[in-house]
Order: sequence, then C-alpha cells, then structure tokens
Amino acid sequence: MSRKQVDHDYNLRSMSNLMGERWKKVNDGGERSLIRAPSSASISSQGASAGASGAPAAASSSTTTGTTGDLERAARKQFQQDVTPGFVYVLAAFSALGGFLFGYDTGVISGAMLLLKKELELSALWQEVLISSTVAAAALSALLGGFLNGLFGRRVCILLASFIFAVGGIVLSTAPGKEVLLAGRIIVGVGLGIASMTVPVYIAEASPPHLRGQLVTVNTLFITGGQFTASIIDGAFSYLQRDGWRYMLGLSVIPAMLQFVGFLFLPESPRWLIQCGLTQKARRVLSQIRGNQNIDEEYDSIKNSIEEEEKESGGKDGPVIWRVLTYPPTRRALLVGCGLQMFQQLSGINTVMYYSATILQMSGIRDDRLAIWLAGLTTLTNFLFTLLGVWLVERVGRRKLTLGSIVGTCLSLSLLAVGFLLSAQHSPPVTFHPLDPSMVNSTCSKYQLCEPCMLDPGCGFCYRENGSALLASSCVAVNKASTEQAAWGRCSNSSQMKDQTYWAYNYCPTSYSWLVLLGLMLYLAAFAPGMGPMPWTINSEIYPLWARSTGNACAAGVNWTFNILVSLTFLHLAQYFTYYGAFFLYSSMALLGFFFIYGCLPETKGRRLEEIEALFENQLCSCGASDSDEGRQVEYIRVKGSNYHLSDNDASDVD
Ligand SMILES: O[C@H]1[C@H](O)[C@@H](O)[C@H](O)[C@@H](O)[C@H]1O
Repeated sequence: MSRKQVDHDYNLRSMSNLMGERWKKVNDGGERSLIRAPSSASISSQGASAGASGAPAAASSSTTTGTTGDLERAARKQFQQDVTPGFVYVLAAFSALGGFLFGYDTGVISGAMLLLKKELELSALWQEVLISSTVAAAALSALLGGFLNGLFGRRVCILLASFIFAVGGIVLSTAPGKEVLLAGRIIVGVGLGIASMTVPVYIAEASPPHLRGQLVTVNTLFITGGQFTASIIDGAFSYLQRDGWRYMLGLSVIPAMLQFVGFLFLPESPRWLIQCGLTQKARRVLSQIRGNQNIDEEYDSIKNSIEEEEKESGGKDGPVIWRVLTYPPTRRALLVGCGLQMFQQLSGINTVMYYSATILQMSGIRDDRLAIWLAGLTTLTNFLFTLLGVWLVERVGRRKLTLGSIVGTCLSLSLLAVGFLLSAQHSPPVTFHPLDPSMVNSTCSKYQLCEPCMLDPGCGFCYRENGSALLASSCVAVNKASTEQAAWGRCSNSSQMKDQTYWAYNYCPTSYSWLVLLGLMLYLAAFAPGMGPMPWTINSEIYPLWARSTGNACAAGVNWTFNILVSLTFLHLAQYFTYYGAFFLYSSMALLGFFFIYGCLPETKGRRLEEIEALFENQLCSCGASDSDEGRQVEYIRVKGSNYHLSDNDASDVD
C-alpha cells in the first residue's frame, strides 16, 4: 500500500481513545490510525507519492498539539513497555556473546604477547604477524560471512562462528610453537569476521523498532566488555611467566561454548525465514519472540515489504553485490555504511587503545605491571561510555549521537596532539654519550634530543632522575629480544637499574603528560557512546532484507581492513610525522568524518526496518538540510480490532 493511499485511509479520531477508549475504525473500516503528521521534509523524503497525500495528514497534525502529544507519547511508551517480552533480551544477550569474543580476542593478545615473545623468542616480525593475522582473516571472512548469511541464515552463521571461536581457543592454548599459534590466530579471525557481521543483523531483525537501536548497541557494549575482561585477564596472568599466555588465549573457549549451546535453542531470524519462504516457521518464531502476542499484522507487513522490495530492486538477476551497486537506494546505503565504518577506524580508536599503556608510562607510571593494570582503566572507560551510548541511542537518535561523538572525538584528538606537541617541544636533551662497545647501532648515539631518539624504533632513552631534574641522559640501542631494556650499559639489566635510573622506550619523560592523559580520557568519553557502536548499529538497519547480509559484510570488511591499516601504519606514521603529526592526522580524519555524517546520515530511530530504505531514495548527502525536521517524523499507532495495543511495528501502515 502506498503512503498516498494510507494517508487517505487513516485519520486521527480522538486522543482520548488512546488513553483508554477504543479507536474507531475509519473510512473503509480499516483498523489503523495515523497520529502525528509528517513534516514537509519527511513527506518529501518518502518520495513523490507522499507529497500529494500531505493534506489529510496535515489536518490531523493540527489537532495533535501540546498535552495531547504528551499523552500520546506516554501512552506509546506504556504500551511499548507492556509489549516487550523478556525473550528478546535473552536472544540479544546470547547473540552479543559474539561481540564479547570479538573484544576479548582482539584485546587479549597484547598482554599475551608480552609473555609469548619471551617464551617463544619471537622476533618483531613474528609478533606483528601474530597480531595482525587475526584482523586480516576477519576482514576476509566478514565478506564470506555475507554469502553464508544469505545461504544458511543468521542462526547457522552464529553457531558456526562460536564453533570456530572454540576451536581457535583450543588450538591457541595448546599450541606447541609459533606456527600452530599462527594457525590458531587465523582460525579465531575467521570466527571474528563472521560474528562481527552476523550478530548485529540478527539482533536488529529480531528486535521491535523501539528497542532495536539499544539492543544492537548492546553488542558493541559486549565488544568493549570483552576488551575490558581481556585486560583484567592479561593483568592477572602476567604473573604466571610460564604458560600464562595459554590461559589468556584459551579462556575464550568458555563464552564460545556458552554461545554455541545457547544458539542450539534460539530461533532463526523470522525475516530471513520469510525471505526463504518458510512462512509457517517464521510465524511460530515471531510469535515466540513477541511473547505470543498477535503477530498477524507484523507478519503480513514484513512479508509484503519483502515482496515489494524484491520487485523494487528491479527483479534483476546477478550477484547480490551487483544488484546492491546498481540500485540507487542500496548503493547510497552501502556508501553511508562503509563510510561510517571507515571513519570509525580512521579516528584511531585502536591506536589509542594500543598506545594507552605508553601514554600512562609517559605520565610517570614506570612500573610495567602497574601500567598493564592501569591500561585496564582505558578499556573500562571505553566500556562505561559505551553503556552511555546504549542509554542515549533511543533517546537522542543515531544521527545526533554520532555527530556529537565525532565532534568530541575530533577535539580530543587535537588535545592529544597538542599534548604530544608540547612534550616534543620540551623534549629533554641527551647529555651523556657513552661509547657503544659493540657499535651495533651507532645511529642512536647521534641524537641530541629524546624525541628523535624515541621515534627511532632501534633506540631508547636511558636517564637518571633526581627530583624533577634529568641527569646523565643517553640514547642507546634497544635490546632486540626485549624492548624493556637497552642492549648494553646502565639500562641493559632491569634488576640492576639502581639510583633512580630509568629506561624509556617509545616515549620521553615529560611534564605535559597530564595533557595527554586528559586527551586520552576525553577521547574515550567522546568516542565510545557514538562512533564506537553507531557504525555497527546503523549498518544493521539501513539495508533492505535482500541486501542486508551483503551490505553488512562489506561494511564489516571495511572496518577490519581500516583497523589493520591504521594499527600497522601507526609506528611508521609516528616515525615520519612524529606522534603529534599522527594524532593531528587522525583528528583531521574525524573532521572529514563529521562532514560526511552531517551530510549523508539520515535518522533511522523508531522506523521499521522495511521503511528505512525510503530514506535513501533521495540523492546522497542531502540529510543535513532536513536536520530541523528530524524530531517530526511520522509515527503511527495501529489499532487491531478490540486489541488496541500499540504495535511494536507501528510504521507498517506505510507499506
Ligand atoms: O566498535 C568497536 C569498538 O569501539 C572497539 O572498542 C574497537 O576496538 C573496535 O575496532 C570497534 O569496531
């Protein structure tokens, strides 16, 4: 049914009905009523047909004022709370274990590596390969996940991912050598890629619209929760010098098994079932997820939309990706989805997380173990502020949350950069030039300041501290086996470093560390509620069903690809442009991201999944213009015979 017809068919009768009396049937005896009229912008955003139908809607708008609006909102909220059965929360929690494993497996490796490199005598290259192989495998398998999702459904893919995670965990914890470790890391990466693109889609498809944003964002909360848990486990097992890494890497088997067992009992996405023609099963599942409410209308509307979607996509043949790219609304959605994921990573989140221990060391925490524990503070902050995002997403909407977050991210990155700049400008001089006995790395002795010395990966800064004064500071070669000490001289044996003698690798002692620390905390507070979760949440909702797996697969692939790109280039970037240069670069990326989001990201809050495609019917990047109309989108209440519960799929009228 087109919007034009709908607007003629439905009319607002009386607000008092909403609060207790029954809605009367309108015109054709239809069961639905339109409340709250569309703004001109939202009408036009729904396509030309909507324009002609604005009149009756506008009439009803004029009746919806002041207190009636409040009553309506209160009633809607009440109904929505009444109709949200607990099962959907269980379903979201078990799915989000995939997010937990994502966070745990990507986070735990940094602590494990500290032990691994000693025990297995890993070269720098092997360390890098072990870390990045997982992310590279995830990038590829996310793309494969799109294909598997369409073919076997969401549930099978989540089962497969948790099985792969469990196998990967077992391989890693029992690995006899680095080659098997590498195999284990690749296996885990394959699981990560599939889970990262499937879980948000599954949750979005099972959730009612008023909770969808919140529940999908819970998945990112679990990601950051996994990263936090990983840092605690890293801290705890760092005391176990022998085999500690086996526990760190192996513990992921527990949540993986839990998810696997849980998903043996959880249902397939009803939307995918309908798409596959398994209609009876879809009905059963929908009714189970909705707590046995009457699901006829929701079922019908999903089914109709799917049929319409298929028709509108041109009924074209060929691979889905081709159809996505040649059909303008999905092509635009894909650009927005991939752009968001790209800017999330270009804002440097993983560099900041990875670099947090060093930042803490700069601020004077020299004890390694304490630095590891305090790095846990970074992951905790990330987690807590993601929680804020879960709370905000349905209150302020995706668009405002993402925009606010990227502005804060951009500013705090600039603050971080200024902190590094001031540290560099006040870099302590090298005052002592001992003769390198082995002449292994003579370049180190050429540096006159700490800054260039620490930017050279082959050198470190050895100094003595007396109060706030630095004495006898020298630049010496780093021990290739462990960056925790120098290759020779005073700083070559940590247990013998007496008289307030310290070894600084990768950082310089500075009195501006507080600024860097402040920048770090502000960065996490700004990034975590919006830029962290929103790219995943928004991607799970912006594609029509036929394009959803493919769209999410591409966007997840982009996320992993930029993740690896940013983390692998950071040290080189710092070497050539210095730390402040690198952070200014991330900050400019965030600024670009702001313009992109401002211009191109429409608000999807409260809309039914099948309705969102219409938001991409207009030319891309014309969203900024409709900002002022955001709060005035169309909202519907469906009244079913004697059952006048607000439907959780209340926008189905527009189909
Ligand atoms: O959304 C997540 C989250 O923000 C994580 O903290 C980050 O490590 C991931 O790369 C990102 O995709």
